[in-house]
Amino acid sequence: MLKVHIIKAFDGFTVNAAFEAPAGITAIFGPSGSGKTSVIRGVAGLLDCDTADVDLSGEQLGRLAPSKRKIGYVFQDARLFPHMTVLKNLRYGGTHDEAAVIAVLGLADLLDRYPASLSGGEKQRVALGRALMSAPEILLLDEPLSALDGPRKAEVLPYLEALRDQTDIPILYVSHDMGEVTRLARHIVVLDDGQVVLSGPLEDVLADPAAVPFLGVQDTGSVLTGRVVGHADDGLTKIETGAGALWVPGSVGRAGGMLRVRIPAQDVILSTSPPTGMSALNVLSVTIAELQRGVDAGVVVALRAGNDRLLARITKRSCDAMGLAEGMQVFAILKATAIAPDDVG
Ligand SMILES: Nc1ncnc2c1ncn2[C@@H]1O[C@H](COP(=O)(O)OP(=O)(O)OP(=O)(O)O)[C@@H](O)[C@H]1O
Repeated sequence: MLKVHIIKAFDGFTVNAAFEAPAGITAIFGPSGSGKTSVIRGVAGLLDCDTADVDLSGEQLGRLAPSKRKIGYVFQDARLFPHMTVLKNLRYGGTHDEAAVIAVLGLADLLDRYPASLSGGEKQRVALGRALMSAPEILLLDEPLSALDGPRKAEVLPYLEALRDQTDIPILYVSHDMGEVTRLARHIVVLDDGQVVLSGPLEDVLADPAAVPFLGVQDTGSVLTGRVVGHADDGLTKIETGAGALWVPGSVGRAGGMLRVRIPAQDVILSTSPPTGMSALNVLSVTIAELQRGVDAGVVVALRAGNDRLLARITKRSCDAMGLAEGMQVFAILKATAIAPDDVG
């Protein structure tokens, strides 16, 4: 377990952030200027902090010089040495687990190449490999995909998933892309104005209506986990979740495997009776757990189906017209096409 408390007073802005991160990926999420980079620079020892408690399983790293902390750091841009081949770049950090790192990041065919001949996605994979070969005890990834376009991002994401599944160290992953966070992270720390406003397991934080003001309407949505039942010929994948069967676009996952699906709250429609004659493929029977009226025209409705939780965002007008109340049984309707490919993984 990694326990962090960073305090840094800049002129006019103070970061005061305390959180815990278990093994696996913890997303550090928040709007621009909320202090995400300052926090991870503090963890790395690259920011001269007022307080920098960095406790890794009882060992206090905050007092060590940056070079002694055994931390791997990957930035938005790969920062490779242009005059060195990929292999030399990788070995610059060390040679820890070289064969396994090359395999997990798919670097075998790139070893003799120079950075100038690599795509943006390939450069980031090399940067990740270099960080891993230094045998880090903590990995810090500062928006490693943000400089890549959509297709390059999609190319690197599976490597990050493989890396996540094959390492057992805490990985702090700075991002402001909720699709990316859902695909990769199991925990999330949400920063706002230099402070931690939410933290915990991703499913819990995202399903909490109290998170809406911090995540924003666009990023409000819950995560369902389900088993892949199969892939239909018409390009859809069926997933069995605790809340019921869900069709998502594309041929994703393998039959029998587990997938997580982010369901944006604003794409969920509620109905008090079972819908008929309708194009939407996904209809889940749910119970209203909580209604939270916002300051604007919206109401966030927290829904439960067994152990699964969903959020819907509807207008106050609809909420009143339908007479929605806590404890009511309703139907949550979702178009399969409302689920973006990045939201499934
Ligand atoms: N060296 C510095 N001197 C003064 N202020 C700074 C310094 N570094 C960061 N800040 C301020 O601290 C705040 C947080 O910056 P930080 O880069 O940590 O945010 P962020 O959440 O990572 O933002 P982004 O998503 O845009 O990268 C900003 O207001 C920034 O201007």
